This record gives sequence, structure tokens and C-alpha cells, in this order.
Amino acid sequence: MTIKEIEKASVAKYIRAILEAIGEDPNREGLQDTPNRVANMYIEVFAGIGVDPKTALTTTFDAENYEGMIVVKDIDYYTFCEHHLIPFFGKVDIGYIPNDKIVGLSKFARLTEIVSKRPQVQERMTKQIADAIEGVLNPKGVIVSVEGQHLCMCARGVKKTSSATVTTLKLGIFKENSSIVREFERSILTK
Ligand SMILES: Nc1nc2c(ncn2[C@@H]2O[C@H](COP(=O)(O)OP(=O)(O)OP(=O)(O)O)[C@@H](O)[C@H]2O)c(=O)[nH]1
Ligand SMILES: [Zn+2]
Repeated sequence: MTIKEIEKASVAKYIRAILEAIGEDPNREGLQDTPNRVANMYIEVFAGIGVDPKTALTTTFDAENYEGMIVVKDIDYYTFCEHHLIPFFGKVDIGYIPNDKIVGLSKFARLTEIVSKRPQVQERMTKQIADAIEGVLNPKGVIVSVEGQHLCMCARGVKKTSSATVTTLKLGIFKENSSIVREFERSILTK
């Protein structure tokens, strides 16, 4: 068996045990394949565990003296709240002002995939995105804003179905210059 197959068999075994523990019959027809299905899903949705977010930002290009802001917005993500292991999801907006390097636009979606495919809290996910961009591109500044709807607050617990959480992290020039932050805000509001 490969490591993946061993991991999958182990997850399936424990999912079966959970089904028994909650009073279900894991042998009934509808549940027979559920442990394997959930194991396959976990391998997929937790594929980012142990992956360095910076590896998403491999191909960089010369900024060619471009001094403006670059905003990539509305990157959707689905991740798992690490407290309850149920999803939270929403959009990521990223803005940065380069020094000498830029990166391919699709790489921000790849970066978002890596940090969201692991048990998360929204604050850490926001910081992991900003830190990876700062670490690879050394830009003049970077700002990351994440909006999230947490099923642990909607489907259970406090049951606030319409509440959303916004986390925003500013690094470099965005910390010092509020007019640049306003330019980012205008960009993400423009449809
Ligand atoms: N800061 C932060 N909190 C989160 C995030 N996702 C879930 N939480 C919170 O994590 C907390 C866990 O609180 P606990 O008191 O340990 O767990 P609980 O008894 O299930 O809490 P309730 O959700 O209030 O019922 C809850 O307040 C959740 O709303 C996140 O991304 N960031
Ligand atoms: Zn939660």
C-alpha cells in the first residue's frame, strides 16, 4: 500500500467508528461506502497540509518599473474551521505594490488553494497569504482581505445565518498610507 492508501484506510476506519459512536449503523446500505467516501474527500480537501504556501508563487517576472497597485479580487475559497471541522468559505481580495518583481495572476488562486486545503482559522489564513507574497516578491506593500461565512456559526452554535467575518492584514506601505488603502478598497468595490 502507498502512504496515501494507508492514510485513506486509517481515516475510513475512524469515520466508521464515529458513525458507530453517534448511534448509526455503518453497515446499512446508505452508509456502507461513506467511510471511504469521506476518506477520499479528506485527502482532497486537506491536500495543503505541510505544503509551503510560497511554492505557489514560483514564476515571477520583472515588474518593468510598474509602480502601481495590482489587485486580484473575488478569489473564492472553501476551507475547514479547525475548531469544528466544518466548512467556512468566501472570497479573498489581494492587493500589492511591487518593488522589482511581479507574479503570474493565477498564482494568487493557487496560493489561496494551498492555504485553504487544511484546517484553518480565518486570521491565520489571511496572514499566510500575505506572508507568502511578502516573502517571495518583497513588494513595497501587500494587503489581504478575506471574507468568510462560518458554518459553525450558522448551522449550529449561535446560529447567526447572515453574519460574515472580514479579516484584513496590511504589510509595508499599506500600514502607513491610508490613501493607498482607500485605493484598494475602491478597487475591490468596483464591479
Ligand atoms: N477567531 C476565530 N474564531 C473562529 C474561527 N472559526 C471558528 N471560530 C470560533 O472558534 C470558537 C471555538 O469556541 P469554543 O468555545 O472552544 O467551542 P464551542 O463551544 O463549540 O463554541 P460555540 O461556537 O460558541 O458554540 C467559536 O467561538 C467559533 O466561532 C476563525 O476562523 N477565527
Ligand atoms: Zn468552527
